[in-house]
Amino acid sequence: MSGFEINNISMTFALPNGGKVEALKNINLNIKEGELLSVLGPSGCGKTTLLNILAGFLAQTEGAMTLNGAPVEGPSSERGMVFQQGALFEWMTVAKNIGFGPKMKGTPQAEINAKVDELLSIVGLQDFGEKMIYELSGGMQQRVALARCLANDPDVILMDEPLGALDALTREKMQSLVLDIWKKTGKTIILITHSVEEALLLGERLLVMAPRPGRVHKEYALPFAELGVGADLREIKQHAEFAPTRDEILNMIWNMEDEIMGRTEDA
Ligand SMILES: Nc1ncnc2c1ncn2[C@@H]1O[C@H](COP(=O)(O)OP(=O)(O)OP(=O)(O)O)[C@@H](O)[C@H]1O
Repeated sequence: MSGFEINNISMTFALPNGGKVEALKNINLNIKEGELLSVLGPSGCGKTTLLNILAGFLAQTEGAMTLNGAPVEGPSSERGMVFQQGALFEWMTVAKNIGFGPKMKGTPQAEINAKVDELLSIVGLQDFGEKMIYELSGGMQQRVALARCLANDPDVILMDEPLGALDALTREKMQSLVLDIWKKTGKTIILITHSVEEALLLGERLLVMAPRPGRVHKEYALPFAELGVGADLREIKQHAEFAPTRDEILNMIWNMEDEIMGRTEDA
């Protein structure tokens, strides 16, 4: 089948003191092609570990996983990653950053130029191709990171808290951009965030994970991402289901944090 098939994946880290951490235990997930999936959960529940396994940066200790029917055995350009901080090449122009992947693959320069122009326009940076990275704001740098990822034409875009370092207004604009890119490109997008509102807006499906061991605690199918494409996201937050779902998830995570910290109701 197309998309990710994740069968019984576990990841146990051995600690120097002889102990073990079950970062993930028995994860079973199918992520279909073109799906927009957000992942939330308290610190330490295994979100980044899961993303790193999907990216092929880490090998699970148990279980198996395929993407479009083929086993995932290491990193590949079919899976692109966008980090919280763009991890861009500071010494190159915006255009060179975006064109880096295709250049490494030996794509002819004229083709690279056309691709870069198209991507600059998709991420709203038409006039910035010749700027250096350090001349850009944080929000613009994340746009470049997205464009650079798209330049490799991955099947799947993995995002680890990509908007976490941005101010509220820029973050809102970037959320709209992620929805636009999802609709325009039909890519599978998997996004980790610490923001419940962001997970609601940027997930057709939302997974809430729980720690000790890291696992999927609850799954939601949500209408907001589809409604949010081309719309004002502040209006989407007024949807009758938005606030109750947000509060339910906040309580869920709050209770997990309490459990982790060993707090009780009357503490
Ligand atoms: N290389 C490692 N060696 C040992 N333990 C690790 C390693 N990487 C992660 N862990 C542990 O695995 C668990 C899950 O970590 P992970 O970073 O995946 O969680 P997370 O949900 O992404 O957390 P956060 O929201 O704080 O980024 C944690 O207890 C963490 O300490």
